[in-house]
Amino acid sequence: MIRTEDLTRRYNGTLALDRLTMEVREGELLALLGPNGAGKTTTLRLLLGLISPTSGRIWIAGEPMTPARHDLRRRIGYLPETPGFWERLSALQNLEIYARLYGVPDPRRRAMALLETFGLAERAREAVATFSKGMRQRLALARALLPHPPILLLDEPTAGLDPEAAREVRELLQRLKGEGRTILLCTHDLEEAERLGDRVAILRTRLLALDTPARLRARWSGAAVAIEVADDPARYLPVVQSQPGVQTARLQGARIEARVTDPRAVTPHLVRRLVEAGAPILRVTPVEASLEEIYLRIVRGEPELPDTP
Ligand SMILES: Nc1ncnc2c1ncn2[C@@H]1O[C@H](COP(=O)(O)OP(=O)(O)OP(=O)(O)O)[C@@H](O)[C@H]1O
Repeated sequence: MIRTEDLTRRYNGTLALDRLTMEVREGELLALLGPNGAGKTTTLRLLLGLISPTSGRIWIAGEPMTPARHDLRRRIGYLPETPGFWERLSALQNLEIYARLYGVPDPRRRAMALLETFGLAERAREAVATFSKGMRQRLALARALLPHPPILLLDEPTAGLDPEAAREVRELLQRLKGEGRTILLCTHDLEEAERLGDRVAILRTRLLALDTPARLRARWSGAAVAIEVADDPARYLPVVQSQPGVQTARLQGARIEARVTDPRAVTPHLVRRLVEAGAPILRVTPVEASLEEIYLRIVRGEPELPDTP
């Protein structure tokens, strides 16, 4: 649905985006992660045709995108990082004006329907200036949806919201995803990326990784098991370390954490060896690296594991 090839953008001397080649598939939610200044907003603005690439190409729904393609632009709903409104006008008036700009039929009805969907109907006639940040964000999402766009580009929709407001916005995103829209979601919230994203892209001027969270885990962290004993775990560390199939083992608080090549094959042997060594085992549990750990490894340029399945 969205495709880029060698997309590059410079601002004067600064390289903001370097040869980005990626695809967001139809109906997919792709979470775009990256440190500040990584080029995420630049990517969204290029996809929208708000700025031109220095080089490279973009296709939207199979058609080449350029700043002149207003017809393609209308198929994309955009939530900017800091959405602006006419502050003294009501939420309904704001949406109505945009609905008219977008040529949406029956603008008032469409605006009101969206305000209802987004839980803003009761405040529809109040000035946007009186809205909380969470309400503004919901209003901005409603605005992005006015022309029924099949594609959504969302720039940090939950940034700066309190946990409850952020959760409401996430639930809305989940709903939009359920409706089969294609969504590119920029976020700094790794849990949100993992919960909502079918795939995750990590950008730092260049695209460092793009895959499902599960595959990123397999590629950058491998499998690990944690062993808890009712004794000093340090006594059993050498046993774990000498077990074939254990790549590394270390003490993590009261547990031993071992990276293993294949947990199904290695864990039963490891447990037997520990029992033979007299270890009073309390628990053996699989350990999953958090997406945060994986993200940090990728952004710091650590290599993939050699034995990628
Ligand atoms: N209009 C501009 N003029 C000059 N440089 C710019 C402009 N817009 C962005 N840049 C630069 O391009 C690079 C990428 O910026 P961009 O805003 O795309 O990053 P980002 O990933 O969205 O960051 P953040 O997470 O902080 O929002 C940065 O070095 C930024 O300073």
